[in-house]
Amino acid sequence: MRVLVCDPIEQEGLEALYEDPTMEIVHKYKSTEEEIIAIAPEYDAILVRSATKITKAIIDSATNLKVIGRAGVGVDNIDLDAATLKGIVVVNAPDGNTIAATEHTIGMMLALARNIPQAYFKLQEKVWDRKAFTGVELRNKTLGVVGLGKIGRQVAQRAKAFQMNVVGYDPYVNKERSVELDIEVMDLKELFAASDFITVHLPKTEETMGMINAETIAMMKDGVRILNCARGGIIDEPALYDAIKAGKVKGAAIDVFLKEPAIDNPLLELPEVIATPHLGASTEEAQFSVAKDVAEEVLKVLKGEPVKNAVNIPSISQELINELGPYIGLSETLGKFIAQIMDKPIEKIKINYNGNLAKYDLTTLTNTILKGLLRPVLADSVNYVNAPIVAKNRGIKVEEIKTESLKNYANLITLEVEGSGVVHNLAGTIFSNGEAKLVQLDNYSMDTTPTKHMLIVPHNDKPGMIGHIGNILGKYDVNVAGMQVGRKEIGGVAIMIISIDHSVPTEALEAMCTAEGIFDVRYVCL
Ligand SMILES: NC(=O)C1=CN([C@@H]2O[C@H](COP(=O)(O)OP(=O)(O)OC[C@H]3O[C@@H](n4cnc5c(N)ncnc54)[C@H](O)[C@@H]3O)[C@@H](O)[C@H]2O)C=CC1
Ligand SMILES: O=C(O)C(=O)COP(=O)(O)O
Repeated sequence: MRVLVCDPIEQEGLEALYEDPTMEIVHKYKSTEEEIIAIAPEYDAILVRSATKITKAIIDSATNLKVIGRAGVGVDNIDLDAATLKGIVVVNAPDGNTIAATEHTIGMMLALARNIPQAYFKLQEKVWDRKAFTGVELRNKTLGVVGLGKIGRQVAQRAKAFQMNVVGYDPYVNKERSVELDIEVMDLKELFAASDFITVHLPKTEETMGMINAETIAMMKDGVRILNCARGGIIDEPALYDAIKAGKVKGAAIDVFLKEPAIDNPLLELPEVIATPHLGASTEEAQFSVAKDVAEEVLKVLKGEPVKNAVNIPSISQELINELGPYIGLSETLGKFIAQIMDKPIEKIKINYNGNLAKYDLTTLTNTILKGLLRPVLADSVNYVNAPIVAKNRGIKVEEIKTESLKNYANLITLEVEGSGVVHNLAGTIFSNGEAKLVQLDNYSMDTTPTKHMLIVPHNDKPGMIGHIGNILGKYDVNVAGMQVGRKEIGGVAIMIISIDHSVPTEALEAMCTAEGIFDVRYVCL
C-alpha cells in the first residue's frame, strides 16, 4: 500500500503507518493540482492538512485511492461528494487539536483586547508608546460564542475564568445541553446584539460562509471585537474591512482567511486587525496527536476495518465496532448471496434486523449489505461508502426494519429482494462461537455455513435426488464439500444447498438444469 503525504504532518505521529511493513510512505509537499494528478494513481491513501486541496479532478484521477486522511478537523479542502461517489473514505482527526485551537483563540482575544502585537511592532521600531495601546479588560464583557462544538465549548469555559459573561449560539445545542454547559444559549441576532467580543467556531458550510456580513455586523454593538480562528470566509472579509474603517468594529483577530496563504489580504493593512497564518492547530502536542489519530484511522481503512472518524460514511464508536464487528462480514455475505440467486433486476430490498442489534444505528450494516448486493454486478467500483448512492441511482429502494424481540437466535438479519414480481429471501446469523450461518432461504429453514462456492438447487423431493445431483457433479469433476436439504413438505419442492471446492463448469450447470426433477440451479460465489 502506498501513502502520499501532501502537507507537513508530524512524522513521529505517523508511527502506525511507518511500523507497518506493507506500507510505503512518500512525503511530497506544496504540489500543484496537476502534479498530484500525475502521481495520484500510484497511491492507496493521501494525507493532508488544510493547505492541499483534494479536488474532484485529483479524486477522479486517483484510480487506486481508498482513503483520504485529514490530520485535523476541517475537511473543506476535500471534495467530499467526489470522494463518496468514488467510494473513497475520508477520515479526519477531530479531537487532537481542540485545545490548541482553543488556546490560540484565547491568546488572540487577549492580544486583541490589549493591542499586544501592535505595541510589540512599535517597540521593534524603537518607539515607547504607552498611550496609543490602552486596551480593555475581558472581565464583565460579554463573549458571544458562535458554534458550541468541541472548540467553542472549551473557549467558553476558559472565558469564564476571565469572568466574562458567555453567551452562545448553536442550532444543534438544545436548552438541556446548554444548562449542562452552563452557557446561555440565544438566537444569533440576540447574540450579535449582546456581545462585546464575538468568536466563531464553525465548520465551513454553505450556511456558515458569510455568516458575519454587512447586515449582521449592523446588528452588533458599536465597538464590537470579532475573532475568527475557524475558517476563512465565515466572516465576509470586505464587510469586516469596511466596518473596521467605519469604526463600527473596534478590532478583529483573524487566524484563517478565505484565500491562504493570505499575503496580500487587505485586512492585514488595518492596524485594528491582528492576524496569524492559520496557526490554530500548530502546537507540538496537537500535531503529534492529529497525526497519530489519522494514521491509525487510515491504516484501518486500508485493512478493511471499521473506523471511528469517517466523515463521509457513518462513524462507528468502539462500542458499536465491538457489537457490529462479526455482523459486517455476514452482511456482505447475505447481500452477495441474494444478488446471485435473483435473476431479475432488483427493485427493492427490505432488510429486517431482529434481536439485540436492532438497538443500534445499523447504517454500516445496511451499507455493507448494499455493497454485497451490488458487487456481483459492479465489482470494485462499489464499496460501503458509495453503495447507498449507487443503489439509489439504480432505482433500488431500501427499507430497513428493526425489531428487538426475537426467539431462537441472539440476532437475525433477513433480506428480502423484489423485482419484476420475483421475490427471494435469505436470513443469516452469528452463532455464539462466532460462526456465520445461513438459516433461511426462500422460506426454507437451513443451517448452512457460507463457503466461497455454493450451488442452490430447488428440486423434486423424492428418493435418489442427492445421488443423482452428486453423480452429475462427479462427472464434471466437481468435489462436494457439504450438502444440506431443506423442505417444507414431503414430496414437494425441496432445496439443496451444496458447498463445492471450486467454481462449476457451465456444462455441469446445464446438465443439472436439464436433469429430471431439478427445477433450477444457481451457482453462488461469495
Ligand atoms: N484555526 C485552526 O487551525 C483550526 C480551525 N478549526 C476549525 O474550527 C471548526 C470547529 O472545530 P470543532 O469545534 O472541533 O468542531 P465541532 O464539529 O466540534 O463543532 C462545530 C460546531 O458548529 C456547530 N454548527 C454547525 N453549523 C452551524 C451553524 N450554521 N450555526 C451555528 N453553529 C453551527 C455544530 O453544531 C458544532 O457544534 C472546524 O470546523 C475547523 O474549521 C479547527 C481546528 C483548528
Ligand atoms: O484542523 C483544522 O480544521 C485546521 O484548520 C488545522 O489546519 P492545519 O492542519 O493546521 O492546516
